[in-house]
Amino acid sequence: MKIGCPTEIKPQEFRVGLTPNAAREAVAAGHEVIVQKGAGTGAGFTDADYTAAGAHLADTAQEIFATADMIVKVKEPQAPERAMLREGQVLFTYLHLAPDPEQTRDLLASGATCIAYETVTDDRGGLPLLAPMSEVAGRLAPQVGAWTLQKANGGLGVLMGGVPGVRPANVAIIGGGVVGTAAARVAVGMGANVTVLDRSVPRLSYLDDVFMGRLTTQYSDRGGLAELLPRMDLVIGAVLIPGAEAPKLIKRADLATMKPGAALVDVAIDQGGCFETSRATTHADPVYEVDGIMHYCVANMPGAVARTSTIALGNATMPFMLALANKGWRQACAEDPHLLNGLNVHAGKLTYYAVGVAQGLDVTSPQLVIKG
Ligand SMILES: NC(=O)C1=CN([C@@H]2O[C@H](COP(=O)(O)OP(=O)(O)OC[C@H]3O[C@@H](n4cnc5c(N)ncnc54)[C@H](O)[C@@H]3O)[C@@H](O)[C@H]2O)C=CC1
Ligand SMILES: CC(=O)C(=O)O
Ligand SMILES: [Mg+2]
Repeated sequence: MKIGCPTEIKPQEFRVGLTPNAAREAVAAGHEVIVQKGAGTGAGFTDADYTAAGAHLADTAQEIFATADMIVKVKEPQAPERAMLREGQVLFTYLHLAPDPEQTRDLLASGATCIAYETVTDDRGGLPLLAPMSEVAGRLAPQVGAWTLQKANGGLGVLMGGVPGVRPANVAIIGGGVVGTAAARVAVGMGANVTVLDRSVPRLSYLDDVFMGRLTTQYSDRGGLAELLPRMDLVIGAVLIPGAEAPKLIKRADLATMKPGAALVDVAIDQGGCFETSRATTHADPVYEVDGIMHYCVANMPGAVARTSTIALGNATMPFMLALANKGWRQACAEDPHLLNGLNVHAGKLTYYAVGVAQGLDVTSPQLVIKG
């Protein structure tokens, strides 16, 4: 199979879909790998690293989309990329379709087979291709939150850890999964006073055990959150209902109850955001204000640390990428129900239930489409 890896074109996105090591494995398995010149530069990989791994270089994304059987990327395809996707081609990348009807329409129209990293599952109930980027975004969230709290950035002017004699910042993390746990670790490490809210009591028990009194856990409901908000300096949104649009847990009216200059970091923005006033921002212009509350809503946070993120993502995607290449998507998905859970679109059919619910579209069972 010919595997193509174009340069990411989303603004400020420096990750790349294939590492040289992943390219080397694919070549060793008998595949041809074609990488756009310069695709790895932002993550610290040179064209020579790819050619040394046995990959070929292409001058343009057009050449890659026109000839590759499978496209391996990082971010959801942007409009010019969607226009180049072809019937019969496999796209393996993040999609986040639920809040994105335009992308959904274009992928359906392309006729391609689109497998989303973020809905591939594992047998422990996890999301193995989302988890490495959630680790990164979670660790970044208190860091960007602390930056947003600085006066020059519109914030309250509160230091996360306080100083002797001055109280630390109050930080609430809504959602105690991979992002939330990583965020809690860093926020606790910075000396903040941390509360984690989740709807899963087993998850709260786990966090209570692991953090041994260094944070507070709280069940996530409207009343409890409303009580908490007036005291919070920083709130990190980290909820997920896999594949679905994020529930709006902080409404616009709630902002008036918060301290002016408090910060919201909505990590769940790629699934539409869990605050009503969230809208996606970029690394170039990450923060905006609504009703006195600063919002940080960057949908590709891991792109800020592109080298760490590219290697972590490549480690996780490599076995699935190789299975797709070695067996073809149909057999690979038929043999692995977890990979089949990644199938969102095939040949004009939507195959992911939560996306259909979010957009009011008909869904075809993925088990049916792999039968052909
Ligand atoms: N902005 C960015 O750059 C990035 C965003 N993400 C996003 O971060 C979000 C979280 O991802 P993960 O931590 O990996 O998911 P996860 O599945 O590990 O954790 C989500 C947690 O949310 C909890 N939850 C669900 N509904 C809730 C509610 N109403 N209140 C409180 N908690 C609730 C679940 O019980 C679960 O523990 C996802 O939307 C993911 O796509 C991930 C990586 C990068
Ligand atoms: C998960 C995701 O959307 C990202 O890493 O950008
Ligand atoms: Mg994202």
